[in-house]
Amino acid sequence: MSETTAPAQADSRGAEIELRGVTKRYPGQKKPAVDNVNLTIPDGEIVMLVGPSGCGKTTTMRMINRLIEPTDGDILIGGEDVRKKDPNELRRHIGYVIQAGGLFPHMSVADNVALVPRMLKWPSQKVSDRVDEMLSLVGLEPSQFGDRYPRQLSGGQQQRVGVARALAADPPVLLMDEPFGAVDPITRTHLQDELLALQDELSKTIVFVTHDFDEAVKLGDRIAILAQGSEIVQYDEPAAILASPANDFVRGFIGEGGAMKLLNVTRLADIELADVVATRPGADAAGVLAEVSEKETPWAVVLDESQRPVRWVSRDALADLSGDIGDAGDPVSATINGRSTVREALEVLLKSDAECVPVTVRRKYVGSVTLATVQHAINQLRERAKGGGRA
Ligand SMILES: Nc1ncnc2c1ncn2[C@@H]1O[C@H](COP(=O)(O)OP(=O)(O)OP(=O)(O)O)[C@@H](O)[C@H]1O
Repeated sequence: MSETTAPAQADSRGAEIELRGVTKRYPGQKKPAVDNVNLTIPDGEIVMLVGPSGCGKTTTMRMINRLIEPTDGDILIGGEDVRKKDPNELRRHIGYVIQAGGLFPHMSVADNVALVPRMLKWPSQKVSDRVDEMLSLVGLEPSQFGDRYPRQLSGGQQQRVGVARALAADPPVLLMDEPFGAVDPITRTHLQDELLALQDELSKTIVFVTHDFDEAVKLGDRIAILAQGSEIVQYDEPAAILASPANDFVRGFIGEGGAMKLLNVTRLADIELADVVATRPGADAAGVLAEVSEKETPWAVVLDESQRPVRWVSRDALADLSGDIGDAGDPVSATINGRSTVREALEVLLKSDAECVPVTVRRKYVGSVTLATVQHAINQLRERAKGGGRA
């Protein structure tokens, strides 16, 4: 079942969640399902819990909203001990989304979304405005979908309603237990993109359980890789885990293609770009040739007066010139934005058969990327991760 819960005041952002020595022993079980877990989930971040079946992910998550009571340890949300709160009241402040949305089948879509605001006794106009707002937020036209029943929706639509319901009372914390596990891969990708877009706006603290490491890499600000008993084998940013897996267990989760996945989560703005001479049409060719000779690449990039890259001029072309560069050289055929990932840059390099692609931020040149830049970036990310820094 999916349930939503509401915060004390409207428009809340996130809240830090802290698990201290949290243990859960189920009656009749020899080993604890969750054994002495210590984990801090920073305010406003998405933390992914990944681990094999039965390792205790769901139990860990459900102790946060007290659907399961811990045997031992403390759980704090925004510094407050969850056990000091009435469980129903607590759950109104914590959105909860499960696989397939967990909607109430006998209630319309609008009534499902309105559930917690009504429990909180919001005035009816405010409730109906909020329902419309939430449905629109998750891409469902309220007039078209509000009166339908869950069985009249596709799996992806039901999942969207589940998210709308969880967010309706604006809780600072959202718990998501394999929410996108039951939809096809294309819908899943859409839902993931929507969640990221929503999170850009809302900055909730989100705990998200998944079996899928690629989903964890895509969505997570951090990933906790769990073994039996919810033992935290590694807890770090996706790039750091990809660059430097703690052990073979983590390597097993990453699976094939770790280096490509690393390129997927690393932005050009975060790596060292190639040291290419940048110049202007009015520059003296002999002077630029001298500079180019000292650098690692045999060209200069020519920028216009707005700092946009317009042409490449090679060392050989420079050697043939006297006076200004003028309009010598070849036009820049492709540029790439600094927000793009290194993987996207690699695609551009391979597709455009350019040896070097200028990188721009707000259309201004900031550096260039070559195959050597990509290789160097991977090495650096690995070194940084091994050194304990953030990759
Ligand atoms: N109510 C219960 N009574 C006894 N044992 C339980 C109960 N619920 C869960 N367990 C056991 O606790 C362990 C952790 O279960 P949990 O559902 O938290 O794992 P999980 O990592 O979420 O698994 P999955 O990925 O398969 O959903 C498992 O061994 C499970 O069998």
